[in-house]
Amino acid sequence: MAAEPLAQTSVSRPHLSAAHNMADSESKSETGRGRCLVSVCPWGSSLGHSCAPSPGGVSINLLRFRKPRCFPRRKSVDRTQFQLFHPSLEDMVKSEKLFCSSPSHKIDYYVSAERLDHVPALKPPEVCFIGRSNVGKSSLIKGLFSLTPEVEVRVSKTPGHTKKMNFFRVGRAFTVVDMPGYGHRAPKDFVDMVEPYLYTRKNLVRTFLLVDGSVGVQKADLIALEMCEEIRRPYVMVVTKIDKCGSGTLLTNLLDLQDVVKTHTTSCFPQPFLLPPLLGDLPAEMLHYPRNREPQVNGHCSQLTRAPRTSTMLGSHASKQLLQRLLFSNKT
Ligand SMILES: Nc1nc2c(ncn2[C@@H]2O[C@H](COP(=O)(O)OP(=O)(O)OP(=O)(O)O)[C@@H](O)[C@H]2O)c(=O)[nH]1
Ligand SMILES: [Mg+2]
Repeated sequence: MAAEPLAQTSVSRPHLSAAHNMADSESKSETGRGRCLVSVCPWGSSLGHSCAPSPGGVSINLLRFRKPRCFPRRKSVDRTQFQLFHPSLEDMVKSEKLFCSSPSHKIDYYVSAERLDHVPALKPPEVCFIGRSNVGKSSLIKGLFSLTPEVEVRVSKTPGHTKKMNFFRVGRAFTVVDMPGYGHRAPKDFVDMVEPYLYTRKNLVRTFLLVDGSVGVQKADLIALEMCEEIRRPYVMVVTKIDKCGSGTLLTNLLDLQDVVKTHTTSCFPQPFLLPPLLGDLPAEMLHYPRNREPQVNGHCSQLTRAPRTSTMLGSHASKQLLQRLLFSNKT
């Protein structure tokens, strides 16, 4: 699927019609499902959508989010409470322990569901991962569960691989939900599956919205972002595949993203998270931690002390510094 960089932070009709062309033939054939661009536009003015019917009102998976009228509105998120996320090594080791399975803290795959009413109510808080198909949602979750390889999370280079909402229990601490992607080869019932979950799931405490850093924020991402705003629960942007492009492209895409977050969001955590992480994001003590003093998690060496794979990801030191400044600019 061709990727189009975000030229402006606002979405105008030409953008939407360009996005229209990005849909694959499979999704274009689903005109009968009736969720067209027109039904997307009315639920957001904050991104400057100019609402007009698309030619022919063709329904496409890419833009098949719509405003559910019956879902309750929530209060805006108070972002003054948000602080820069810069955990200490101790905090990270503590959180890593959460992802180590033990008899008293079982991590397992729980259930897959095509509809919300197929999902039993679960008490623990839930976090879910949404984003375009192939952006890396399942890979991120697989990474989270890397200390419990018995928990199978399926990843594929073919877009549209995850077809259902997959629930993974992390003891009684929380539940992780891997969502199908929107856009290219999204499942037919994506809207009926994902939207009711996002709007009505009571114990959903955080949504992670993944964006492909090598292509930047796409129209479909803006629509998803606008939906997150509409839902008014805290959400976090995660930028994936930053290893797939040059530092110049990455900087441009991150600046665009930063701009969108600053100017068009009220519920989004101001700091985007990069994947794979940059060397510069890691605290110095992690990089020079003496091998014989590696923190132990259930008797194993902590992953946190392994040499970062991405040390040369951004060619020059200057780019790294610029990125750091850019990402932490909300500090000053
Ligand atoms: N280079 C690179 N590849 C990645 C990264 N994250 C994921 N991938 C690859 O991207 C492809 C898609 O990953 P998935 O995790 O299956 O993507 P998804 O978002 O779950 O996709 P759907 O289930 O189709 O919605 C796989 O081939 C991954 O190996 C990344 O950060 N960098
Ligand atoms: Mg997936």
